[in-house]
Amino acid sequence: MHKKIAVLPGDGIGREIMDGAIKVLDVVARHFGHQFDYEFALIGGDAIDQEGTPLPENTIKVCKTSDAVLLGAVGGPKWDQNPSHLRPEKGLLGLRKELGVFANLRPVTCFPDLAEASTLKMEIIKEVDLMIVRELTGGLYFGEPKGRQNENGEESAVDTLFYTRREMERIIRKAFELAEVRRKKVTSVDKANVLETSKLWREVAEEVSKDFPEVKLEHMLVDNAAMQLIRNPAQFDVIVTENMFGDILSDEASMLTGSLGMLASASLSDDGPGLYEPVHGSAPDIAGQNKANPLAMILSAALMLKYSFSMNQEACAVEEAVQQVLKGGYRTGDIAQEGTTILSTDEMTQKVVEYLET
Ligand SMILES: NC(=O)C1=CN([C@@H]2O[C@H](COP(=O)(O)OP(=O)(O)OC[C@H]3O[C@@H](n4cnc5c(N)ncnc54)[C@H](O)[C@@H]3O)[C@@H](O)[C@H]2O)C=CC1
Ligand SMILES: CC(C)CC(=O)C(=O)O
Ligand SMILES: [Mg+2]
Repeated sequence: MHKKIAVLPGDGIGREIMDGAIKVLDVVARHFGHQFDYEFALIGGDAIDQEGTPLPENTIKVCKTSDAVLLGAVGGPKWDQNPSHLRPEKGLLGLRKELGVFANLRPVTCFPDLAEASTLKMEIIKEVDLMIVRELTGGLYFGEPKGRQNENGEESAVDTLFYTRREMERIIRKAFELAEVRRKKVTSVDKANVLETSKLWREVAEEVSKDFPEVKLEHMLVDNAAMQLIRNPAQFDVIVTENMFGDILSDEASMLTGSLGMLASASLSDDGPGLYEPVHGSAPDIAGQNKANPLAMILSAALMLKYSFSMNQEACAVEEAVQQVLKGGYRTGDIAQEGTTILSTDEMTQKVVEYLET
């Protein structure tokens, strides 16, 4: 197959880990007889510096004319004091909206060889296999009004949590479709004891569930969900939730796998190209040091193979190579354990490539 992939490395460790994903995809292409053409484009702080905007028109065009989009990460202290329209994160939110990728899938699976690096006991995490389905193009990050005011010397700020029934329905339906071919359980996470949006969310979840009689639906308040993820993560199959709750819960859930540097994601629309990015950010504290864990980015590329190109065998080969590297005792600093070999970002990529080639 011949595929065009838009590549947006972004800022900080985004550039370092993207290099790893491309090297791995090149091996996949060679081995399985595909051709992947990459078109690079600017986003985030890099785009602000070069083009004066976090999401240049050309980047949108490159993404929309590609079969899939790979993104590293955006942001960093250099741009933290910028006005909100010139923040790198604005570019990422804008791209998600432009592509209509409302469904953000964040699989959380236990890597047995990393169990010790997890914050929890092996008995608790070995059964972990859950999927966080996060609404990605609505909610608090997008709602209007949004902004700062100063009326008669009284400063204030506002963000708006707004969802239409249609936006809720399509993401909840996606969660049920996924659960149907998994362990048939959806946990809808909200704050229905306080928020109007959550009350409507619950109603919609109940309605959608009628179309999936084999899937069990449970509702859970988000504060309890944050606790249950640590207490007993194996109880979850598919978690569906709104944008900000999903953002926070997925960073928490990453520690079940051992590190934020292990968690991949796929963002899907109804038709256009999917967007694939690690769950983590640009990690300014380790950027430029060749220390970042490239596995979340590499596993995001595997999700691209699976969801956008239907290359299941190829995706499995990448996931298997990652498993083998971990089994071989190779680690980046974030997942280091006693007796393991600590590798740089580039060396870790090279190990995955070696296992893929054997
Ligand atoms: N999707 C994106 O582009 C995202 C961007 N951000 C942006 O990134 C910048 C930094 O945000 P933070 O809150 O520090 O979150 P972060 O996710 O960048 O880093 C949090 C912690 O995890 C570590 N970490 C993250 N990825 C890692 C990896 N692959 N290997 C090893 N360690 C890793 C970092 O070193 C840091 O200690 C901010 O500007 C933020 O807005 C944050 C989250 C997502
Ligand atoms: C710009 C942020 C919303 C990015 C983020 O933290 C995420 O998508 O996980
Ligand atoms: Mg996040």
